[in-house]
Amino acid sequence: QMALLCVASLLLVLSFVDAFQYSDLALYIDSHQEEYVEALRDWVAIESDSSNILKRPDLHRMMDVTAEKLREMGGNVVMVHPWAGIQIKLPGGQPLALPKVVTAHFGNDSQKHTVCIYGHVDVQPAKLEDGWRTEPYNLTEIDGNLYGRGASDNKAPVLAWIHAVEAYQALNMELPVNVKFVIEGMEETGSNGLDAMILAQRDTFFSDVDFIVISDCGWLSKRPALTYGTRGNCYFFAEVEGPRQDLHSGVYGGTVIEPMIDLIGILDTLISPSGKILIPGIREAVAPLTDEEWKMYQDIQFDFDHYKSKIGVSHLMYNNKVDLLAHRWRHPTVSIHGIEGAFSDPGTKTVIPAKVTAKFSIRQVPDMDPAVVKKQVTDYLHSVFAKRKSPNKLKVTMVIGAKPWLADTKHELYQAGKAAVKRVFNVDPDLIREGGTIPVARTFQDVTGKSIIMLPIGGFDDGLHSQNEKMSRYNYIEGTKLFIAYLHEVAQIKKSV
Ligand SMILES: C[C@H](N)C(=O)N[C@@H](Cc1c[nH]cn1)C(=O)O
Repeated sequence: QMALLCVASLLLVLSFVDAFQYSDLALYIDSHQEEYVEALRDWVAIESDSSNILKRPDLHRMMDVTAEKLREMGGNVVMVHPWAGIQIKLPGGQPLALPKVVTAHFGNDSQKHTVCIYGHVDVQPAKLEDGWRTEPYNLTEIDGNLYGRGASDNKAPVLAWIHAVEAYQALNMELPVNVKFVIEGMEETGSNGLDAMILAQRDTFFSDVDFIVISDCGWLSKRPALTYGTRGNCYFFAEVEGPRQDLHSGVYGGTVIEPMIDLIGILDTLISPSGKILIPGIREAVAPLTDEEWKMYQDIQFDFDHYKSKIGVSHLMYNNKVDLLAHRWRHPTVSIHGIEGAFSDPGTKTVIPAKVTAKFSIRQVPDMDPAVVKKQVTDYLHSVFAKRKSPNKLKVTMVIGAKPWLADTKHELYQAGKAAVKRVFNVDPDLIREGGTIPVARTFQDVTGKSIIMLPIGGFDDGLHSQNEKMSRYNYIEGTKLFIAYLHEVAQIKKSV
């Protein structure tokens, strides 16, 4: 009885010490939040748009700033050259360098787990004239929301992880796990070169990594969430080339077979108005929805009307929660993004473009395989094009082939996630999937063999990739606390010998 009493008191003392440490850390975070907002302001100010070659110097600077920050904190930082693969050349002929990947290491205690945090600091393009209410690269706080390109995707989450480590350091508290960082600058264009870098470092940097944590996604509602799946993405260019040069539509219209009309014609055969993908073989590859999934989706909190009003539409493709979530997370979709060479300025230019290139992507889900999808799409478009008997030339290229990722929610990483969310927000998290793509997630899993969790801190209405992207101050600051709590919870996972 005495022994039992001793164990019970020890447990009580331990839980007190633990709670005490968390509240110290949380207090530290609260009292440093202005600094964190300033740090985010500095990062957002760097136009690290990876899709724009003219912004490449800014992207390199962003990587340097990230490395410098981790170095100042005492991290063992190495900037790694990703493998370039196909070398992109600038108009002058000089090669366009990929940004270096920042790797860093804090702690080297073999008794502790090693957690690798992955994030990215490149962003999607943004211009005020796209319809932003504030300058996209000037972080602006309105009603507790921090507006700026990259605020949520993915600069604040990366900074929040950095602040979490900094808080332990500032309070002279030992980090409960060893922490490694892999921060890249090409995520928004498909993580070029990163797969090869991970493969090359599998037996060095990644050899002692136990778990990988990614915070590059958002919640589904106001309730915090843990993410266990992402869709992949196959991104295509379809180029139709005809006359030697652009032509006057009055002079030549009606006599030439227009590349744009061919292109629109074949694009229209990709997907039906009700969202049915028409490319043979794609729908057949989709893993069927299980009863367990159906049940999980039923239990998720989701406000249909808010979803519609937030994006400004009156109707959606599906009118029940399960179908809607399933089509957002675990079914493929075709999106047409743009046509290069097409006239898109204001005004009424009357030209027939000589060469037009459509950009479209197909989000991937289990059990689709990008290599198979590449062939299916290429063969299909060529067969549809052949039926038009056009003299123009069609070229189809797949420029991104990112696989989907799916985790086992029964893994201890998810139990740790639930405990951390409970501690910080006092609720149970939703278990959700992400419709977007984190190209490297599947590579991490396949190459390192380690388990991954996605621990989002972004809000459901952050407007990623869109006008007026934002991160709420609440999510940024409470998210930093969540990461602190998560490191503690992961440390409790029994270390296998
Ligand atoms: C989910 C993540 N924050 C994200 O937005 N990823 C991009 C990555 C991508 C995919 N194809 C090209 N880039 C996305 O899902 O669009």
